[in-house]
Amino acid sequence: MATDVHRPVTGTPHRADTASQDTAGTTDTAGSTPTASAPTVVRVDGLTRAFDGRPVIDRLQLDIRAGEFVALLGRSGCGKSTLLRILAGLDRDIEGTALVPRRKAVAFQAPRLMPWKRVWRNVLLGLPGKPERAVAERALEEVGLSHRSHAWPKTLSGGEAQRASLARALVREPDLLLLDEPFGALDALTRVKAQRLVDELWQRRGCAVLLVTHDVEEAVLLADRVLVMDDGVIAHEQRVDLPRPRDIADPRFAALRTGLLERLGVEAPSAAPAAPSKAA
Ligand SMILES: Nc1ncnc2c1ncn2[C@@H]1O[C@H](COP(=O)(O)OP(=O)(O)OP(=O)(O)O)[C@@H](O)[C@H]1O
Repeated sequence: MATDVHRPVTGTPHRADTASQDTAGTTDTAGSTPTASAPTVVRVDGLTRAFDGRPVIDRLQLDIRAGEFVALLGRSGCGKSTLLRILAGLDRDIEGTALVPRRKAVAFQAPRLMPWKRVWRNVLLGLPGKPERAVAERALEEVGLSHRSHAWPKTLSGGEAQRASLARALVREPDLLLLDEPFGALDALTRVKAQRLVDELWQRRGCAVLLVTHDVEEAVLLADRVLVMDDGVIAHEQRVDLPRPRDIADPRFAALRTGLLERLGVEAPSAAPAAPSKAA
């Protein structure tokens, strides 16, 4: 797998490296997830990003394995999107190193579709060469949007637009899929459907995923490993070894959710008090 190395712009800028750099991870702790022995596809070492002299990311370390689903939580403004943008190659003003696969794709909360291009053309946007429409159609079929292929973006519902954005990411055949709050603007029902879709796509495609989210439940529902970012570093990491599809009613699910909420400094809602007995 070809890789890109993001280094400081003053150092060796963004050069392509060979598959030999995809070494098996040595720094990650061994776990019982299926990906524990997979090679490392993302290796972040001593990564620092400052704005106006203030480091938002501060000597951060992170490894992600091939096929691993990682969710990134953290309070608003702690630097989650900044990290994702760096991994996507959209921000190179860094210190330290970020090694990422060459084949990567990103989907944001706003689907960012070009309004003057039909859906299928949006899906192919930015792909090298002259890809055939069939390439877009296959990806649209995968996300259940074939019937809207010829539509204009402004006629899509929020959930449809998000699926078009996912299709645009999938045609890149990514080894790493970066998702920045992709479900944040969706209503509750559409959000559940979109989460299921991402779960299915990930299981089918087998790519690594880094999902930035504010939603602890979503993180536990989808991820093999949940990271909590704070003070510019990964302050906490939680493996999720529950079988899929995950059941939010499972007490183990609830325990993980509560633990993560505590880590985030949010008090978990307490159980509703029992209804008074009529006999009393
Ligand atoms: N281009 C920029 N110039 C100056 N400051 C920036 C820039 N981009 C991000 N920041 C600052 O860096 C910090 C981290 O921003 P970032 O968007 O990464 O946070 P986040 O954790 O994704 O937040 P949220 O959860 O609210 O989306 C914030 O204080 C933000 O204001």
